[in-house]
Amino acid sequence: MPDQMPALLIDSASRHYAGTAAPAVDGVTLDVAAGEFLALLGPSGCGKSTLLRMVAGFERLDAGRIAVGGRTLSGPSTHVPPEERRIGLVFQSYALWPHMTVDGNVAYPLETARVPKADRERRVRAALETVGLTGYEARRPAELSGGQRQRVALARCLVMSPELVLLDEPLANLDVHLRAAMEEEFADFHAKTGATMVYVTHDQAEAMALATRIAVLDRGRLAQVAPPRTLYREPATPMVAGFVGQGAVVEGAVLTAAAEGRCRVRLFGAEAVVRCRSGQGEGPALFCLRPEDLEPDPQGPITATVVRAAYKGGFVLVEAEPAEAPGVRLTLRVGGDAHVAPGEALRLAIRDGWVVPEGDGAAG
Ligand SMILES: Nc1ncnc2c1ncn2[C@@H]1O[C@H](COP(=O)(O)OP(=O)(O)OP(=O)(O)O)[C@@H](O)[C@H]1O
Repeated sequence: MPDQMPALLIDSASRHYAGTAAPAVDGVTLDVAAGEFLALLGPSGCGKSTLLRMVAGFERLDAGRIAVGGRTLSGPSTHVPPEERRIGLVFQSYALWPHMTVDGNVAYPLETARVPKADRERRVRAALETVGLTGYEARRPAELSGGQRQRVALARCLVMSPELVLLDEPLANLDVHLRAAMEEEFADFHAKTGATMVYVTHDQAEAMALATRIAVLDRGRLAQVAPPRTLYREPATPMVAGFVGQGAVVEGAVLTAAAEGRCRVRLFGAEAVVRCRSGQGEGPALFCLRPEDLEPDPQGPITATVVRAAYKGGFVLVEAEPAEAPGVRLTLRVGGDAHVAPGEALRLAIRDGWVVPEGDGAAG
């Protein structure tokens, strides 16, 4: 991160709900640069919403500190109320006023802030233009589609020129096609406004498509924060390897230690060369094998049995069980013209892979 002040700083933040066995958020440290689009990703219950609510000010911290633009908003002796945080919020339920027009909904926060009428009208116009809703000013929420309602919610957030925009699963209530269209709109919205955004989702494809960096939470702790490509290619923990992207996390052994980011390994009785961190030692290890790391090869050293084969248009996605490791499921793609059926034998070669580092450090 450059030495410029982060737009959002979360420092060792924790929150343990009374009567629960473990903290919902456990010592999370994270900074978000100005203009960055950070996705908070993780399975249900990992603490994403709690962390977002802590940043918004709806939830107090048990320990740690949160600062926006260098100003501490939550800390041991500080708690700035949500309405004084200059943070924009967009939730999956749009929370629009049903009796008000689009215009009225977008103008509402400006009225509450006593912004003069002329300024108000100008800002509402600009916000509606940004989200592509010019011409819809007089409609009520009931007369809009789900995607249009979500855009009104975006405009209402944008109109206040927030320093930071928090989005909590904003596409969760929309159907698949609308989600894809709205994904583009969010990317567009981000590019046009340059706002710093933190976007909560449990959908890794959405996080990959939108974010400049993704922070993965695992049971309240930060497992890894990294750009999408790094997260996919170099997962820092077995949980991240399994949660992000397709593929398998399998046991094997490192035979020769790292040289230039690669090491020789043994997997399913065969030797291969895979990527690893510098300093990777020899011995038993876990490996992340993505579909593109495996190749069907008649001369390949690994024998496997096809367990499932699904035609995906252009390729067949195959799940295969290595003879050396019953119960393990490898995923690979074979050409769309190939005939593959469950029960068939397959020979494989390992072209690449990643040694999943030991420990649960939150390295990037
Ligand atoms: N008000 C509360 N009181 C007690 N426990 C809570 C409360 N809110 C959340 N929790 C618990 O804290 C943990 C984290 O919840 P949180 O809603 O932050 O997760 P999440 O990652 O956003 O999940 P989801 O994707 O399902 O929304 C869960 O175990 C949840 O049951």
